[in-house]
Amino acid sequence: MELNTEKIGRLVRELLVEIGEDPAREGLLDTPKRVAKALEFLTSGYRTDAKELINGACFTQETSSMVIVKGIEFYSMCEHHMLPFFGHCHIGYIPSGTVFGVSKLARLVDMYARRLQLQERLTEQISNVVMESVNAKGVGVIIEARHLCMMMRGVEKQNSTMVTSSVLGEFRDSFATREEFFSLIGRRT
Ligand SMILES: Nc1nc2c(ncn2[C@@H]2O[C@H](COP(=O)(O)OP(=O)(O)OP(=O)(O)O)[C@@H](O)[C@H]2O)c(=O)[nH]1
Ligand SMILES: [Zn+2]
Repeated sequence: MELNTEKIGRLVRELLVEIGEDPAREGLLDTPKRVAKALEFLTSGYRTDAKELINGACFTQETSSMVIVKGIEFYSMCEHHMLPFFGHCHIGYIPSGTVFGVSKLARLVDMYARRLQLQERLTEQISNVVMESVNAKGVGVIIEARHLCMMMRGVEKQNSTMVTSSVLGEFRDSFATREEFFSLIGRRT
């Protein structure tokens, strides 16, 4: 379903009036349209399908070595305040005959980040889609992020980072596998 950017623009104009602004002043004339366009991009994950996104870029490869892509930066918005949270996502998985085209892991992160999110849910959605898409033996996902709703308002803490992890399959069952993952992404358990 396409976004109705015209309607969103009208709502943004109303919002501007309610916060005491004059939507007719020069600097704000195109703002409703710009905000609608920005929101279309920032929520594009609702309109993206994981299968189409992966686009068949999974390759047969008999390996059972761990694959890690670390430091995938992302921007998302918290569902409580619609303010950004942003940081890095680290993904590790153990293939069972199929590997991802490496860029597709980053695309999956963006797909789920570009929605209204909880960091915990984002972490689990990524681990689940990686596990299911290539029938992996195990998956580990760690997200480290800073939430603007905790920084520019509310509790106003500037230096705290939220860390979430989701481990599935061998990453859950084997301490050694988890250790390998944590040490390869540069984290201590
Ligand atoms: N667990 C979790 N909490 C989040 C996330 N993003 C924002 N929050 C929190 O959601 C909570 C919403 O709490 P409320 O008390 O309903 O809202 P609030 O009055 O604006 O809370 P304050 O931020 O403490 O001012 C806050 O504690 C936020 O810090 C997230 O990704 N995960
Ligand atoms: Zn928030």
